[in-house]
Amino acid sequence: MKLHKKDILEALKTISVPGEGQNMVESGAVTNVQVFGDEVEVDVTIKNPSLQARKKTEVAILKTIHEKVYEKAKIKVNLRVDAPGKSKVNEIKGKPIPGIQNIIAVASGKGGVGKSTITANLAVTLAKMGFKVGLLDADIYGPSMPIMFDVAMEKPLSVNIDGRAKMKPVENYGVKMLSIGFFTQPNQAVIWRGPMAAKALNQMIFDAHWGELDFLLVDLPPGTGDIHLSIMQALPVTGAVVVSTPQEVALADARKGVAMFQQEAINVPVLGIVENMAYFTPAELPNNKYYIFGQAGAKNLAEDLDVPFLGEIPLVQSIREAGDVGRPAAMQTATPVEEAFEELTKNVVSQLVRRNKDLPPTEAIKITTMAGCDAVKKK
Ligand SMILES: Nc1ncnc2c1ncn2[C@@H]1O[C@H](COP(=O)(O)OP(=O)(O)OP(=O)(O)O)[C@@H](O)[C@H]1O
Repeated sequence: MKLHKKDILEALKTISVPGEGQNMVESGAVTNVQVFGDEVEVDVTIKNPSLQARKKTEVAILKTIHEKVYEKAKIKVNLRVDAPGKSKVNEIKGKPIPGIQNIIAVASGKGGVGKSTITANLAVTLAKMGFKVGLLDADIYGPSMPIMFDVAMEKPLSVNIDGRAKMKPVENYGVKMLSIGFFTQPNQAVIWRGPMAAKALNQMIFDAHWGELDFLLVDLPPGTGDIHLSIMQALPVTGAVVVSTPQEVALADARKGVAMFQQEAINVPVLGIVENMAYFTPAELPNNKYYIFGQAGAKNLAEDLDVPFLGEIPLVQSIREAGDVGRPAAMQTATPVEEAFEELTKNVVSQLVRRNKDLPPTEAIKITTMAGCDAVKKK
């Protein structure tokens, strides 16, 4: 079947780019259409840099041509983002930190869903892949990283950098770490509120000698409160990862977490949602899966919100035990748990690479190793 360019353009006149009122032909978003027999190539440039807008635009073009022109047309969409260079006037954003390439905030709406466990395992997996990794435990209400990394008894040392005293992060398993937990007594209730907490966090960010990092992971407190805003004010967060269990109450809060990052004034790209405690597998019945908290809830939420699904981590006794003894479970070798965390980490890096390609840079990702990363290999 031979297709005609004018029919394609007529069809595309019936749809618009998300957030842009006029149809995509008249608005100038469609910059070129080429037709060869039943093959169509559409060049389109959009202003909205979000992954969601890209995906929606692409899907709308495919669907419209298939429905209105020819259902078997072979379509290629070349999508370019031409986002305004300047950030919005009222957008809250910190300054880049020299030497730190990418900052990933890990959040959850609800407490206890395993956000810190996921962060710790992401950190060690990235380090195992050869990346330079830092971890900022900003969970001021329940800092658990010092225990999870078996460094609870350590204190950050002071080092002199260019005549200024700076805090040297504590290091274990190839991950540099600072935590509010280092500055409080183990049994002391942490009643850091507003400015006090923000000040402490600022010190851990700017009065610390992180050195060169490919990734700084930030373990946020649960919820969507002041501390989140303070972090977003202080740091140019490259992207956010939201952790949830498949349970209804957790999902409702995860939805709020995603909405917080997507608010206009915050506008931090959501790299995706992780489903933790996706199912339980007892050691003696490795092929059995029990969906204790419900099945695929976080996966469905990701689809619903049009954000990437990053992967599922099972509820496994060894993950809890590994956290308690201070050696994250992903440090194991050749186990399904290690594999699950590797898969998750690769997806996070893929989404980050995509985000850095598609959106105006905070700072371009600098890959120092390619170990096991499909998205990175493709580059
Ligand atoms: N996949 C898992 N399998 C088994 N246990 C898990 C898993 N994920 C987390 N846990 C356990 O669940 C408990 C809560 O996890 P964690 O402290 O990571 O949650 P959190 O969301 O960071 O909590 P909060 O931020 O409210 O302190 C911990 O005891 C942890 O070891």
